[in-house]
Amino acid sequence: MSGTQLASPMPPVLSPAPHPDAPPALQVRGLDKSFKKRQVLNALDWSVPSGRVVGLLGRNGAGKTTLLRCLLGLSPIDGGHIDLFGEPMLEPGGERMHRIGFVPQTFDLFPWMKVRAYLDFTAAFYARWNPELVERLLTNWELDVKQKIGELSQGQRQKLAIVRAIAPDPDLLVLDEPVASLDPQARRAFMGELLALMRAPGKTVIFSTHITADLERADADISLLREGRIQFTRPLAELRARMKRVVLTRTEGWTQAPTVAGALKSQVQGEQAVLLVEDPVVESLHSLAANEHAHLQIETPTLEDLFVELA
Ligand SMILES: Nc1ncnc2c1ncn2[C@@H]1O[C@H](COP(=O)(O)OP(=O)(O)OP(=O)(O)O)[C@@H](O)[C@H]1O
Repeated sequence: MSGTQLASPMPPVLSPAPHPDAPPALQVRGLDKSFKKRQVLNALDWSVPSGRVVGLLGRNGAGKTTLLRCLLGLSPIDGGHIDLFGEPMLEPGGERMHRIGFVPQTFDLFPWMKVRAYLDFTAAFYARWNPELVERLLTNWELDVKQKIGELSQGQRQKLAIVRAIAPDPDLLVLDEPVASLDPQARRAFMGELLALMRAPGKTVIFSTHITADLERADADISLLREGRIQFTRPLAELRARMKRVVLTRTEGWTQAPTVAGALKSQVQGEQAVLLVEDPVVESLHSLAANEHAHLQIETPTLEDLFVELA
């Protein structure tokens, strides 16, 4: 593990401030969801203010896809309340769904259709549709409109799914692992473009991922899904500023990690006690190190390190 921060490959774009009276884009209270006896979401609460970009982070199987599908009415819920734009989400369809774009994890619909025909067909269902944007993205992302969807690679399909989701100019864009099939270079260019498009007043983006570099690029708020609940939602910069990795090293080693205020996790690795500490009090750590005859290092963990520790 390294204490160096990952350099941000592109300058973060600041979110425009939401209108003070705007309801949250999403408000979830007490959401329960089980598959047979397996409870995936457990009294989950989550609020996403309008105008934010939020990365939903969680391990494989944590329930990210399930949560996103429940939010959009694509999977029935067992209990709880979901409000979208300040009104209850009851079922998919209707006026409000015109304001929501969704990019599923896999896109395998209409394999026989050509890209152009598919987009024309889809446009007919929407009140708003931005043909100039569609043309620009098709060119930039090198999608051949004459190709059949079934003949596209996974990455190309994902791009098409995103074009289709953004073209109606949605106020809320929900993406389930949007760039999982793209190579790192394409991911970087793509996230930059996507976020530039959606960084507009009142536009909200929620995307699930376990690729932490994508969250760094997006300078997103991070929501961590674990044990069926959203454990926290915090701006990435705040997480970075507050969470420190504290390493205490001494030759005789440790039987157990010392007690440190704000420690969220601790472990002993040979001569080292390694702790993840929220808002560490630096003077107290120096005193502790002196008393224990230990060498003290305080590091800023990378987001990936944080994810490994917390998720
Ligand atoms: N249709 C289903 N029937 C039964 N179990 C399901 C179904 N869909 C999901 N699950 C279970 O719910 C849990 C959460 O799955 P989900 O796909 O939501 O996780 P995830 O966080 O999106 O995972 P990943 O990062 O691997 O995509 C898993 O244990 C999965 O097996």
